[in-house]
Amino acid sequence: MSALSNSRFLKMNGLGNEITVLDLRGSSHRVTPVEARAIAADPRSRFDQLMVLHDPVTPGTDAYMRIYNTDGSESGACGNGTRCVAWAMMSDPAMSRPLSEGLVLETRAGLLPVERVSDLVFTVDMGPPRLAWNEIPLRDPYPDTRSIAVDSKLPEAPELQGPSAVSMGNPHAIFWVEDALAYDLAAIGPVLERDPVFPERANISFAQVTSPEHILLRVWERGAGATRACGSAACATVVAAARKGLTGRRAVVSLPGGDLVIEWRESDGHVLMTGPTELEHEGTLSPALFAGAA
Ligand SMILES: N[C@@H](CCC[C@H](N)C(=O)O)C(=O)O
Repeated sequence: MSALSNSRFLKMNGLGNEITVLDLRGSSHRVTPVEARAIAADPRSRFDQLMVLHDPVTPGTDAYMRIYNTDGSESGACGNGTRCVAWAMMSDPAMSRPLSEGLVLETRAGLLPVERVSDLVFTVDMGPPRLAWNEIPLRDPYPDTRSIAVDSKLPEAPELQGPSAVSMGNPHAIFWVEDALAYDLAAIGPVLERDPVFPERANISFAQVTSPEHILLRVWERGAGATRACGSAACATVVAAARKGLTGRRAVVSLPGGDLVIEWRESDGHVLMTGPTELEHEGTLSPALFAGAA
């Protein structure tokens, strides 16, 4: 029987980005890709990202998080999921501890301080963007990642060239477009996600700058497909837009699921993301899910 059988989970969302939260603090079990895919396959626990809490690693932090995509791959960052975890750790009766209005989470990409703005709204300090080609990472040594070249040839959308590349702890490519709604993400996304220029694949954004303070964004997520929102993509897009002089350092990013406020803070270069969370339901993982999963 899997160590995860009968584990309690929370099904949440951040702007419609489907998030399942699993609390494994106190356990040494590490979720396998097969187990992650099994949890994603059940409609009750379905997710774009599975956020798994482990005991803290760095002194002064509140929990270590592992982040899984629908396909079982792991990521270093998930902005919407981080807000959901913060809500769970502050407000869920079974998971919370006496907490002030802030906490610090850790992923393999670094520390994420979170502050509560109101009952359901949180600000996450997503840390500084990584802009060097080998930090993103890219295949080729670009001196300037504001515009890179992809290998993919897209006869249906030849204008999709010269994206910006940014890492927010996970790799993002941002294509600057006139109409973000015009693209068939399911057709184009998988090709660009696996373009050979991205050795670890990439999250693919289609960004329409509507004013110096506003961007319309649609995202094809690495390992998860088209989602209703992607927090780290919104952060990466505002950083890239500001670097190109398309927006200022603060902008509202409108995604299919709603709006995020993003600020690339001048004082320390960290990116702050503010947005809502929602609890949908809780449940327990059925042992039947893991029959045959290792
Ligand atoms: N939805 C997330 C980002 C999820 C991670 C991504 N698919 C990856 O593999 O890097 C967000 O809100 O940031």
